[in-house]
Amino acid sequence: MQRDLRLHNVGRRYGLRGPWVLRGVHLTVPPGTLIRVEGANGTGKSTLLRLLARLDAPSEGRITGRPRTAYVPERFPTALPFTALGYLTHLGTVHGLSRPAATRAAHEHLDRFGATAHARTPMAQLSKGSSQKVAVAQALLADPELLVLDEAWTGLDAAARAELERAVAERTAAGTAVVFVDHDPRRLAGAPDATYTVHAGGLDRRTGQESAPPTGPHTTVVVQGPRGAGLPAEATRIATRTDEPTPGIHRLTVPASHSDIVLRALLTARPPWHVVSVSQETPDPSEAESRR
Ligand SMILES: Nc1ncnc2c1ncn2[C@@H]1O[C@H](COP(=O)(O)OP(=O)(O)OP(=O)(O)O)[C@@H](O)[C@H]1O
Repeated sequence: MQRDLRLHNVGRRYGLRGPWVLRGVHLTVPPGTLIRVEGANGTGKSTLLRLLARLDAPSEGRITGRPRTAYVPERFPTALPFTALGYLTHLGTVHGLSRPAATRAAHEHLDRFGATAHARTPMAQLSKGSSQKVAVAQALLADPELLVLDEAWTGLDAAARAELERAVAERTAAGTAVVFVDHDPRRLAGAPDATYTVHAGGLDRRTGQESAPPTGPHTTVVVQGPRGAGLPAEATRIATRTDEPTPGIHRLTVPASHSDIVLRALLTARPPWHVVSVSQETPDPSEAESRR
């Protein structure tokens, strides 16, 4: 199966004579890549994401590739005749798990996002944030090859927001492609492989900014791996500096705000890396001086 999802000269408009929302869009989404989509309100970001998730068909052009896809919409339908646990368990069985395994997975995901207390609440009675947690849980439970997140962080509390960032890092490290829209420019800052702006019906690839390292404190991570092994791509992309003081021992300097993502990438690599130490970098006195 072709896992790369590709848009070939895709256009989308609503209705036969509606204005074109997107036109002439070419995009490839390879496995393991993290892609940010941005743009002003109403430019067509959600339209693009629904095409990628294959929930909508293009009005012209072609989409090829059929990765197993999960989607978190901007507004999750809550009028479903299930409790949160019942819904996730049901989905787990749809994805091929036995009932006990699906129940276990549902509990794990609710717990991960701090929603255990709402496990037996009917979906229709969940708060906006809690139903968003179920929306995120249902997508992760599907073990997708492509994860499409349309403002999935909106309404989540701080702990769940951080957990979703970690889940994205884990997933991309494991080979899942993730495409996301979020109005907060700090969301996964520095992590995307590519950022596209939807503008005037087309996609502009933003260049140069993905590599701009986030400012602020840094963390030094020392890891040991198999001789000659390369560090996971996710880790090297985020690190502002890497060296190998002794063969097999690598030292990475990473923005403290991204150290979780880097550690996940290292620990979920196959084979996993052994983390020798993690320390806050002592600020360079001359830099502190120059900031005065
Ligand atoms: N189902 C629909 N029927 C008709 N028009 C639609 C439909 N969905 C979207 N549109 C129109 O397509 C255009 C793009 O909408 P879309 O929701 O994709 O934008 P967006 O960039 O995601 O916006 P926002 O940032 O506000 O979420 C808008 O003009 C919108 O009115």
